[in-house]
Amino acid sequence: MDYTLLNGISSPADLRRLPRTELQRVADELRAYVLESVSKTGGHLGSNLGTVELTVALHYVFNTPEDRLVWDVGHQTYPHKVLTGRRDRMPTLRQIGGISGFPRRDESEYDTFGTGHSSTSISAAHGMAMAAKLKGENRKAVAIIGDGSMTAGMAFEALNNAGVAHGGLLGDVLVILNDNDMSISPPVGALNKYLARLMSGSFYTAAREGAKSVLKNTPLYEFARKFEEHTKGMVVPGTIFEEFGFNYVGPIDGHDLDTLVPMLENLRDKKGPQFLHIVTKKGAGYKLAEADPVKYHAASGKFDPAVGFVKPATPPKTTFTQVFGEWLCDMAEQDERLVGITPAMREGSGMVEFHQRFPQRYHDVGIAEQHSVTFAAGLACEGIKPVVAIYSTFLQRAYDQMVHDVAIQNLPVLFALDRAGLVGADGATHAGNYDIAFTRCIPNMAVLTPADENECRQALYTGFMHDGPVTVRYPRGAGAGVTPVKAMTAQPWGKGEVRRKGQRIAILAFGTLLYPSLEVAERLDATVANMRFVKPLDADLVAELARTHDALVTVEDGCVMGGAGSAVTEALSAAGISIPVLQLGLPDEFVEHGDPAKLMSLCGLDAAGIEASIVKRFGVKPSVVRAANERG
Ligand SMILES: Cc1ncc(C[n+]2csc(CCOP(=O)(O)OP(=O)(O)O)c2C)c(N)n1
Ligand SMILES: CC(=O)[C@@H](O)[C@H](O)COP(=O)(O)O
Ligand SMILES: [Mg+2]
Repeated sequence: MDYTLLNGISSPADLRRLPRTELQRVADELRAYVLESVSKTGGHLGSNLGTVELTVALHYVFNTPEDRLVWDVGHQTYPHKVLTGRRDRMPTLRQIGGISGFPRRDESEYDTFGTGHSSTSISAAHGMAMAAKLKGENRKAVAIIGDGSMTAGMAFEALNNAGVAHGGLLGDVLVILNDNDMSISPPVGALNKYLARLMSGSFYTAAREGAKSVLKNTPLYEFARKFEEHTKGMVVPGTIFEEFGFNYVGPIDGHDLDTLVPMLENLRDKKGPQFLHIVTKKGAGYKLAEADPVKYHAASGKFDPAVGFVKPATPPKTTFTQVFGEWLCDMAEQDERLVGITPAMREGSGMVEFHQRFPQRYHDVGIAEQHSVTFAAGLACEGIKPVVAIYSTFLQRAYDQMVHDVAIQNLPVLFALDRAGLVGADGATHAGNYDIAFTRCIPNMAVLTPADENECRQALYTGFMHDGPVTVRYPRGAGAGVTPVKAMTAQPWGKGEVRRKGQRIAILAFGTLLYPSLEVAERLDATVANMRFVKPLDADLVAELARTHDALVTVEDGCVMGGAGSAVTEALSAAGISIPVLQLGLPDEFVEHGDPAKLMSLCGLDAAGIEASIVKRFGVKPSVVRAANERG
């Protein structure tokens, strides 16, 4: 493909200089470019291909960046990045030092709001629209949100707020619902059914009074006018979005620029809250992605567009996610009270098989993390044993529910926390750095940090058997490669184990960093404990290691502040023990996107980094440790 038109576009102003008749060619080139680019870097695919025409139309019609575009989740912003001067940086996408896979305010003035987590766009755009009113500025704020992201309570909280005037001020916010009838998995829930009903009665809605002025000059207008003549006297019901105070228009074809552009032009000139419902196809223009949007949601690496995603020649190592998925099925077979819950992450959380085998005990609740936790609490009240499979980063959404609905009532809910620690290419928005810190301070909550695949299986079992709330955290990808033992055995509650006996320095490892710690210990002749539990912490083991060593080193793949190392220093302080402690973990800064192993190395959390930190703090030779101790 030659990119004749694209080559001439280094900003939306260049796009706006083109005649409207050229826009389809721009869209075709852009789609081809995005596919080519993602095939070389990996990254989100289906959503980007599906929003090409929308992106072209938005930048063509609106005066960006003066008018604000807020992209929900932001996984569909590659076409936007290309049109806003970042085409030359697309080969660096999601790599260290490269551009992000999501919008970033520090990356471009066209990225008006940073995203990554879903369902924030309407709130943010409403804030921007209200700010424009308060500052007397005449500009539009546009939220572009998918049908999956629309399922979150937060999106409805925003509609509820944006649809009415505040002190006489009503923001000029346009919400564009990009309905491709897909989340990452097939969509779920009543809203999806409602949108499907709107679709089936699409011309019916288009004929509505409120929509007519917006449709003027569009091909739909004449149709709507005629339709109305035929339906005179009929009571036309409003959409739910109109009940929220929005002027609803749609559904229209989101790939048809001849409809999209005049529609947006009309909406641009209208005051107050507007709602445009467009229909698109996830993966549009790339047959393989259209046929299997779940698979083509994202590419994990390079691929040949002519062939599509292929299985690697050598089977990849078993991931923690797979270990969880297998455990869940095994446990469900043993205990019919088990119910598995996911907030819209069936594939990512390893629950496809569980869904197939136990459909009545599988709940995809949509992108609704808060609800997922309180729903689990309700189930637990009735003697069901819920397992909430959730990414560490997305659990942040449901903190109050963990505290108020689960922990205060001491309900037996098992949280299977995937993507704990750094996740790599998705970067800071998706990193699971904080869960140890924010879960361990909740009374009644137990926090388990398995070190490898087998430990993960046994920890999940241990947590499931416990009569109270438990989190079991494990990282993205594979671990040390320890094949899980099929038999499930409860781990001694709140107990760690010494894995290597050495001298002077004791490394207390939490989670998968046990393995690099063991490597380091060989070189420094240190003791290594696999702590297993952050809470209840094995305070006896901590005291014993402090008594028999000159210094302690804590190692974890979570943030140092408030993390497992802090739990150790609190235990030492409570016992009145004074000993030098080096706390290693993730720094007090957001770690950006990139190769996860390289990022861990940059954070000093690979074997070389752990060793270097110990040597730096306590001296090269173990004997120097005592001197450091004496110095305090
Ligand atoms: C709070 C939150 N939960 C879960 C996710 C993971 N996630 C990313 S995209 C996505 C599906 C979004 O569906 P939709 O908004 O319809 O966009 P589409 O992928 O169809 O383009 C999900 C569940 C997320 N980013 N944020
Ligand atoms: C955009 C988003 O939130 C998801 O698509 C996320 O990128 C999935 O991450 P995993 O690849 O770790 O499942
Ligand atoms: Mg969707």
